[in-house]
Amino acid sequence: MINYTAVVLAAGQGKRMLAGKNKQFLKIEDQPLILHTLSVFAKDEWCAEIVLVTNPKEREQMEELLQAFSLNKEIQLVDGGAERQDSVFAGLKAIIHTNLPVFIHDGARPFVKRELLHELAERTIEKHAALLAVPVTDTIKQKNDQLLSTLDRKTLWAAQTPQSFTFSLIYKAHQKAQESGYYGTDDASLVESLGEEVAIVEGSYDNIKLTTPEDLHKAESYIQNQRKGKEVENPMFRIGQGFDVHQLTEGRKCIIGGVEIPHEKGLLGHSDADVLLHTIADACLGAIGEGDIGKHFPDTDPEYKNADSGMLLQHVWKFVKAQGYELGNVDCTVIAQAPKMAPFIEEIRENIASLLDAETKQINVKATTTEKLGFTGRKEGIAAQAVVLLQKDQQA
Ligand SMILES: Nc1ccn([C@@H]2O[C@H](COP(=O)(O)OP(=O)(O)OP(=O)(O)O)[C@@H](O)[C@H]2O)c(=O)n1
Ligand SMILES: C[C@](O)(CO)[C@H](O)COP(=O)(O)O
Repeated sequence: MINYTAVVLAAGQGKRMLAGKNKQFLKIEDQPLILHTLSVFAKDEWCAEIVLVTNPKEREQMEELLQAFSLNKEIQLVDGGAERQDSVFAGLKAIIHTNLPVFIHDGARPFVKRELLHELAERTIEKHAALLAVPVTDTIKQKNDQLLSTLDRKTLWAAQTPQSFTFSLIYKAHQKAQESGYYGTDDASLVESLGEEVAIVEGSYDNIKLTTPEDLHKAESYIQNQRKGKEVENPMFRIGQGFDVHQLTEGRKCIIGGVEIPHEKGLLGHSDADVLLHTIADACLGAIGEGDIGKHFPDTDPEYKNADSGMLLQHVWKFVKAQGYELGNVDCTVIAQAPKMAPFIEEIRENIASLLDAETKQINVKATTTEKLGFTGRKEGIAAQAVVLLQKDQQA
């Protein structure tokens, strides 16, 4: 992990956005633009310090915003200047951790990806100065008076932010620029003018700077698509089903749902052969797309010989919880001609609830015979089936 400081710029006027106010306060989907940008850094554990440069006239408004949408990192507010470059210099002067690389980032670029931030940090350690940039895709014309010329696109890159530097280098570059009265349109250009090399980290075309009203539509559809992608990867609800059969044989215990049931025969299997808990474990694994218990606890592994299936289910449940889910409900059916299940149903429900850190009302257990038909009807074996509904853990 490489720690860095982020200087986030929000002190502009956003004139080209034509919104009649600083674009940083415009709401994009659920929150103002500047919060989308700040939360990228607040969520990145590599980011050790955030300096937010604001327009002094909007400082109070910004403070209120930060309070209303509390981010999980402290943010130091600093008054910006008339030009972007003045704002950057003000931000640099406020940095506490001057030993860390400094990322200078436009508050108006909310979609920078964490992987790229990390690549940039690594390049800064190697090269002292680096920026995100993308190859230019249009043909670029240069117009001098009436004369038009075409630049060689192969050599052209569109600069983005963050631009990242060792503190001493970027501080020196800004100090020199201020002394000479030079204004560049980005920070890398100030370092270039010192004759220093700046490395390019190829960025993403998604890392747009919201500049004109059209960019707002692009931003909204980007966020909507991102949300849809997340829902597919990590949906709110997941459902799984399980089915299992074990043979009834003499000389074995009959354990169903973790309860030992008095019966002349018991269930045969590598583990304790608890047909119902196996079914529920399979349904849980099915819900999170993780195969079945055979995959996780092979019946060839001596570790699971006569294993307590309650323990196996708890293992599976830990795995489910680690993926950020909690139990919606379980509905299951034991299919057995004998033993008679009714006297044990409540105890089984409670046991399953305790194995799944759930309440008894979330568990339903039914039993049926098959009217003497088939292998269950002939009492050769017992089957069980279950459905499990998982829901995203709101605390995770
Ligand atoms: N004096 C300034 C000017 C700009 N910025 C910030 O620098 C970033 C990039 O600038 P730009 O997109 O040009 O923003 P504005 O200057 O606000 O826009 P405009 O030029 O349309 O007025 C923005 O996050 C902006 O808030 C700043 O902190 N201080
Ligand atoms: C720094 C920058 O975002 C790199 O593309 C860009 O130069 C800022 O320019 P602006 O005129 O302040 O938008």
